Amino acid sequence: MVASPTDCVIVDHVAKSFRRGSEEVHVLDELSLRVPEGEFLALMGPSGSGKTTLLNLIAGLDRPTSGEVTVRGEPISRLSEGKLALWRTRNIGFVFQFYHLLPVLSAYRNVELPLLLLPMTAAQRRQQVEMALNIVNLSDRMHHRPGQLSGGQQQRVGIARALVTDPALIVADEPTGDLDSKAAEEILALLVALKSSLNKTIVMVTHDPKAAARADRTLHLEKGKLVDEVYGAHTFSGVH
Ligand SMILES: Nc1ncnc2c1ncn2[C@@H]1O[C@H](COP(=O)(O)OP(=O)(O)OP(=O)(O)O)[C@@H](O)[C@H]1O
Repeated sequence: MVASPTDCVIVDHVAKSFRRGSEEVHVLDELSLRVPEGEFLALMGPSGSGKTTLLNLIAGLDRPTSGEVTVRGEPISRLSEGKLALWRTRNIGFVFQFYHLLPVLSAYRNVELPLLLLPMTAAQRRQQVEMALNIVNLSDRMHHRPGQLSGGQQQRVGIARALVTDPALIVADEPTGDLDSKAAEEILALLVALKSSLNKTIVMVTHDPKAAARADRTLHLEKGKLVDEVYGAHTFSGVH
């Protein structure tokens, strides 16, 4: 696949299988897609179709069995474990369904965590954390612990933590899956704002068609393959 300067992510003929006992489970099958810089992409599909597996490959949490994942020009599948871990910290923001916040730490300390892996002074960290909490509109709750916050607020802390290293790419696995519809709508509006105002590229796995409708584009996975994609009311086949 020929890279374009506007591609943030290129997934090129990626296959992924897992060994389960003596059985080989083929989860992704020769899958290719591109995500341009600044796109908000939704991935949908039935349970077990391979959405989280694909997201993990794009985020460098796992490696393909064959094929290549390139993010902002870096083919990540060949990086050593140590280099890949540092690459993830600098380049990817992670948002999870159940927030994954540490309950004993304040919102401020939770957001600061990814920065502790980078060579930064305390003053630089403070500036970044305050900026991220400001973006998600939680500056007034920075000293609260997760248990003192609503689900929607906890997810906003999760998004601040994803933003704090200023990554180009944010991956979100069911970010609204644990929220009521009002809180979900606020989180989706925030993701749209990150894309529009900060030009973040976002790849979001979701089961919720309302959440997918807020993305620029939705791709559907079935049994490890992409099927027709939907742009608004129009459906196109074959081009991902
Ligand atoms: N580490 C692993 N070892 C073995 N099998 C795995 C592993 N990770 C995923 N799988 C299998 O790969 C398939 C796809 O899983 P994946 O989590 O990507 O699906 P999904 O589309 O995200 O599903 P859901 O919507 O239920 O979260 C499943 O059959 C799962 O059991």
